[in-house]
Amino acid sequence: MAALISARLVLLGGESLSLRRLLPTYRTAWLHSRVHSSSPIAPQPASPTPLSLDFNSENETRKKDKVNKLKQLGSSSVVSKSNKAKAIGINAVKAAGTIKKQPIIESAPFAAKSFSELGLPHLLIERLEKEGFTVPTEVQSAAIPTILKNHDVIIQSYTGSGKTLAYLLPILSNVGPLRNKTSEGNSDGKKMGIEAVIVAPSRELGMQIVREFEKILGLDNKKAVQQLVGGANRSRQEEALKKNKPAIVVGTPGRIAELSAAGKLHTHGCRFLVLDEVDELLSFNFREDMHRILEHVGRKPGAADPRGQNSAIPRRAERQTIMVSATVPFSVVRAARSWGRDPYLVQANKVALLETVSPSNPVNLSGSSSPSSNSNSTTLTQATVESLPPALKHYYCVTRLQHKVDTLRRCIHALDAKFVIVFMNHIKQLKDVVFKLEARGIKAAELHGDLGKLARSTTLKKFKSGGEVRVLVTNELSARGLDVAECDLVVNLDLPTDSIHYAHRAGRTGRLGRTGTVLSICEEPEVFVMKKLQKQLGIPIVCCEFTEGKLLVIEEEKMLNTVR
Ligand SMILES: Nc1ncnc2c1ncn2[C@@H]1O[C@H](COP(=O)(O)OP(=O)(O)OP(=O)(O)O)[C@@H](O)[C@H]1O
Repeated sequence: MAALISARLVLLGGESLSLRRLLPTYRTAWLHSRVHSSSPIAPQPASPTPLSLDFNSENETRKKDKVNKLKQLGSSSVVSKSNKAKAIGINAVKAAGTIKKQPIIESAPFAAKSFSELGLPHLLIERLEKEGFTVPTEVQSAAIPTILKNHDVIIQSYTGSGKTLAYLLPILSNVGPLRNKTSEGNSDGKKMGIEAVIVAPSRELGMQIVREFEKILGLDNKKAVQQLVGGANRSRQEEALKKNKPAIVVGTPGRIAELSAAGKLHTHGCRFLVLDEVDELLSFNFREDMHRILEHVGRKPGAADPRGQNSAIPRRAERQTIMVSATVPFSVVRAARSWGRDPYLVQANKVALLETVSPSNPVNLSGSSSPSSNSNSTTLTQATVESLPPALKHYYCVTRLQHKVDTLRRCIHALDAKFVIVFMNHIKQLKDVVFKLEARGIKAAELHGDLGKLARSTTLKKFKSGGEVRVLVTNELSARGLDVAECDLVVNLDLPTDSIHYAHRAGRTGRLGRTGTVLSICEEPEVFVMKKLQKQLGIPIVCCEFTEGKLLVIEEEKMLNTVR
């Protein structure tokens, strides 16, 4: 226990960037060395103007429309989240007002009322309407026009804010059967070879992205996208590639790199490379596969390096690179600068040239010329800033190890939670918790990497459909990207190793403006970890206990307050 606590002390002791260097799964030295070698001589882009991006700056009008727009989204919980978003939007308006002082911040249509305002092709708009997508989210409003202008981007916005459609829609505008007919390519959309490669760190996330593409493409066109995830039958994937000639492939780094190395996947002519959960993909675990992907996708054989054949700098690809995550450590910013062509940082209500982002010079959201003069300024050195949905409620509860499952049971009943995701760190103990919950009459199931692919997808299906599985007990496998809209409670039965892991776990609830609760169940000596997380994430995490079927907040001076 002492060792565990001291390990956490070290892990939580610094800012996120240095923190991640300490973790074996986040060692990015290979990446840094590549980046350092190129950045000093990378061409300095000219400061863009709103006109250069062709963004219109009608933010003031749009701000008024925003309340209506949010009403269209339907639920009262969405409105409450979006009220917060509205406040942020007002800041953006102020920023736009002082844009001359600070040209790095772009004015963008942050509150588009419909997808058609964003320059998407007619066929795509029709499909979106059929699937019930009428109003873009803030990050979609900012990202779609930027990507359509051919800029490389990092898309950073909180979990569940719709980042997948933010890159999927501009890709489908240019690639495949729904694209703008003036875009490059043949009219059947299938003869151009692979035009977009989307990489995700897990099989589950890869499959989820494929389903999102299929949903928008519709039944008739769904063969335009092909999944290439690990764990699935490789020869079947190869056959499908040959037979269907998809325009888009979505997969895990290992399988994409494997097929590419075997000459079964030709991506040299590719126009888009998306790294979804980019900070995870650039971790030590994936370094070899990612190296191959970054070197090959969009690199036409024999294409000359514009900076000269003898340059020591790796050649830049012709592709457009899109990097996505709720958490963006500075290592990712450096990587994007190195690989990207004048890349932009796109957030829910701001678009800035990445050149202007540095760990020591924070991006100043207010538009003031002096970052230090503004309390709203933020910096990407804190990778978890603005990574969590504002509507989430965070609690922690102190108990003994042997009472953790009982506390979990009482929490589920107190909140009457219907879709619960419980995170643990060790698979063996995870099975034990499932057993204990079942023994207490709560339907539970385990989900982790040791299960076969069939068991994994069956469990996930049972959980998503509701009824059969109420509590999904899982590990880090499910922390990234898993989208179960109804998930109303996330529980950390073991504490996450750092604020980045906390953010991704917590983000499984409160998706797209819904309400959600996150409870961390810890032992007394771990309370300092909760305080540290609170500080790093910039959110209140309230101490609570469960008594007589209610969640009771414990005030500093041990006063008890009923909140439910
Ligand atoms: N404009 C929209 N209108 C309605 N629903 C949307 C819209 N955009 C996205 N969604 C839905 O919102 C949910 C969350 O989106 P998505 O998974 O892309 O979030 P995310 O920001 O990528 O989250 P994470 O960081 O956890 O991966 C999905 O079910 C998606 O279909």
